[in-house]
Amino acid sequence: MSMRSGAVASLALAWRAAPAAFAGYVLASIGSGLAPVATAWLLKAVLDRLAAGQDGRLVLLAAGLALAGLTVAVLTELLRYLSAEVSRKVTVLSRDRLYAATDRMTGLAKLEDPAYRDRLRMGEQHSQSGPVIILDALIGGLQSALTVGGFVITLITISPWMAVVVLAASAPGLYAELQLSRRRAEMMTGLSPTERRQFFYSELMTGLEAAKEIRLLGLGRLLRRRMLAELHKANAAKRRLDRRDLLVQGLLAALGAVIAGGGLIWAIVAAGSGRVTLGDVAVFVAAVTGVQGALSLLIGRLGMAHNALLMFTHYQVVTEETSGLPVAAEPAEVPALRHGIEFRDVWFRYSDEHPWALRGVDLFIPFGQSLALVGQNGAGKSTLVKLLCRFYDPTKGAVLWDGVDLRDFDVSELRRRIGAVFQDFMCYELSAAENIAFGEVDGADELAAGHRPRVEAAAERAGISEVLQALPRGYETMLSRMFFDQTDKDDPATGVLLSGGQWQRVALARTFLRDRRDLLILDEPTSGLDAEAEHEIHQGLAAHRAGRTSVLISHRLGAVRDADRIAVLVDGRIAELGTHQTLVGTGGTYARLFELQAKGYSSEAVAG
Ligand SMILES: Nc1ncnc2c1ncn2[C@@H]1O[C@H](COP(=O)(O)OP(=O)(O)OP(=O)(O)O)[C@@H](O)[C@H]1O
Repeated sequence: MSMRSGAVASLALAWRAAPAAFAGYVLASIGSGLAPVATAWLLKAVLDRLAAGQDGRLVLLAAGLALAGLTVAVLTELLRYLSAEVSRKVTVLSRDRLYAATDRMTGLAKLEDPAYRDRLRMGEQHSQSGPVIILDALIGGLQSALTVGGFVITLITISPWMAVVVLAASAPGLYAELQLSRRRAEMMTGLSPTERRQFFYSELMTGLEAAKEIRLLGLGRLLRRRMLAELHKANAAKRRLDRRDLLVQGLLAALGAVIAGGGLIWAIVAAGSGRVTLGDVAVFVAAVTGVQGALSLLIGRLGMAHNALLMFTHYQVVTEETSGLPVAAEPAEVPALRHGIEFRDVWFRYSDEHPWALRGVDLFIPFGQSLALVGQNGAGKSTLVKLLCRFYDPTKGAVLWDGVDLRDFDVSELRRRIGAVFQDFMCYELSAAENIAFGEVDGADELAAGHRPRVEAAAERAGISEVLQALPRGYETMLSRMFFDQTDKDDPATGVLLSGGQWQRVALARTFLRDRRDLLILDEPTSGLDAEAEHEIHQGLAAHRAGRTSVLISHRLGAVRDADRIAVLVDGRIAELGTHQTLVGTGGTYARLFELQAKGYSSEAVAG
């Protein structure tokens, strides 16, 4: 994207966000750009009349001067307000676009790509202030250009070569600033991974998630050292550039001052010998100061804008990014599942650099049946389930829903037909009711806000209802330790933390709210539960699954024995497939693992 199209896009964004304030801002800028020139001309007219001893229209001119002063004062305030107003509205629109774009990102591969993550972070930073910086620079640029233009014309009437010299002296500054700001933007892009690591270490040190390990392992000092090393690296790069900036800008400022001083001497000498009038000297002084002031403002703003425009490219790329998954030109309607889901020679790897996670999986999950997936860590179980939800597309082969390739559907329609508990389920720092009601997005607000027999029924089924009811504010209790404002801080009822297993039950309850879905996916839904609770939940799940299509992943083979069929994954391939009875009978991997676990339990029983 070129600079020009970035500038146009920024202006279009501002116009879209706040047309009235934007128009007012442009008009006020034009007024305040011309006001200094008008003041200088009025001053010249007053001084020349005074020097010539004419007093005709003096009062009128003086009133004009006073009015110009008043206009400048009012416009300055108005500009400040309008700029802030445009800025607020632009921020809303640009952030809305950015988060709408991340929401559109239906696949996960792009979101996991570090280069994209950096771009997203820069786009996010930019969306907070970037568009406004660009806008201020462009409109401020217009204002400065009017001031400079007005004064240049003024200078030409007095002495054309003076106008040329003043302008020529400003050109290197403009060029140098543009060069520097390009370097600045390149540096920021280059520093992005450094800043990402800094952020990572800071989050680790202040967050709750790693608090236990950091303390037990004594990692605090190590992490602090690493964070500071990243910070020093970033600072060194910034310092190098700032020094360069200081040198270049310092020299240019000195050059400007020399030119202004020379001009002043010339004007005073010329006035002394009667070649120019007193009014001319006044205009000349105002012009030199005005041009230099406006140009240095323009240069500074252009520098910032150039930088912001380069960052804007990241914002634009992120907001224009497609879904990350190919979209069907005419998506087929997703039918209620009637026949079954088929993996047809599915090969998958997370990227070209990664090894194959699935290697030619052929598998049919018949409608109404439960399939259990078992296998060692890293065998590909979760990957298979992620392909079912179409978080990724197969690298080779296809996943078919009643014979239709998943890629032919609209992905959100497909997902509407699926309920799932993932291995890394979410704990939302919201109320208990909201945590469950999020399972049904269409009615989440109503479900959370009172009409909640369904929320409670889901909690009941997940065996967490009693715990939630007993919380200080029942289902309204925040499941968090974060406080939303100072007044809540001392209220012990504000937030509570649940245990790992309790959180897992809340996640299950959320999925139960989606229980009318065609396909239920349970990726280790009970790994955090105690043995008794696990047994109870699995019985409930088995009843719940009955007659429904489901995929269950579990390392506890006792939990999967009732599944209609069990598939054993080894290194991304289906190594065994059958009922518990047949697999135990064949004496393969499943039989061996089952025996191992059964032995464990029986020896525990003996020991107990
Ligand atoms: N997002 C990812 N990016 C790159 N590689 C991944 C990603 N997720 C998983 N993998 C790799 O894919 C392979 C299969 O992982 P998967 O999570 O499917 O295994 P699993 O059978 O569910 O294991 P576990 O029992 O540990 O949950 C592993 O080698 C893993 O390292």
